[in-house]
Amino acid sequence: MIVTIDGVAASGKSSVASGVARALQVPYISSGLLYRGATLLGLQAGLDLHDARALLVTLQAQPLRLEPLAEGNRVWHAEQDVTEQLHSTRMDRGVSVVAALPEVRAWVDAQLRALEAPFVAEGRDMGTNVFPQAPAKFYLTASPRIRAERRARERPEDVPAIEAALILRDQLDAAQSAPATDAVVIDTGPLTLEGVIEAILAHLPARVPSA
Ligand SMILES: Nc1ncnc2c1ncn2[C@@H]1O[C@H](COP(=O)(O)OP(=O)(O)O)[C@@H](O)[C@H]1O
Ligand SMILES: Nc1ccn([C@@H]2O[C@H](COP(=O)(O)OP(=O)(O)O)[C@@H](O)[C@H]2O)c(=O)n1
Repeated sequence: MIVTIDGVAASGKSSVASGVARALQVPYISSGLLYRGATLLGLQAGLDLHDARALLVTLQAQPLRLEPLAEGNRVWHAEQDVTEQLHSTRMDRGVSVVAALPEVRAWVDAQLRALEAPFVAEGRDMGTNVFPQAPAKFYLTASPRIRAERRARERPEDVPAIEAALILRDQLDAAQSAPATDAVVIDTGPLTLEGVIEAILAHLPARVPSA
């Protein structure tokens, strides 16, 4: 079984997916980390992030590997764990450029579809494009201000600056960020993190089928 949790930046996808996966005792997959990893490789190689061919050559030369651990996904580039380098405002600025490239999306989708179910997959288009057959789909929303206040706890920038950056990224990501028509949409604004996790678990069977 695959559970998909999509949503806009800082809506709570990773934290909620982690909690749901822990309750179901299955791994969770943060698809955004593969886009972030591709962006890091492009930046480190000094590439123009719009240059899909050069990015693919770099990705294929030394593939990125996503390691879905219960306590959080790790991203490896060859033998180096690059996860800690993937969450920054600079990375946020570049990743939407990379994620707009169809060739990079196809590369990420192939990595994701090679994973063995059951798992929880979070991102923007898990329930629409990558795993449309998933039997349980959720889409998280919250106002830009609420999302900025949450993210401000993790970043040095102030709330207004983070809010503006989130609104811009929402626009840049719009093409791949629509909820699936069969997704349960949850406004996480009024809910605690635990409340969102419980709301999702209430829609799921107590035990997840292995296939
Ligand atoms: N419903 C919620 N209420 C309060 N804080 C939340 C909620 N959901 C997530 N958070 C917090 O908001 C921040 C962003 O959540 P995260 O899971 O990283 O979002 P995303 O993966 O969508 O970017 C984290 O610090 C997380 O703990
Ligand atoms: N399935 C996905 C996941 C991420 N992305 C892109 O990757 C970026 C980073 O995704 P993320 O989930 O790590 O970002 P946050 O929502 O956690 O801020 C997003 O802003 C999108 O540009 C995507 O296009 N499709």
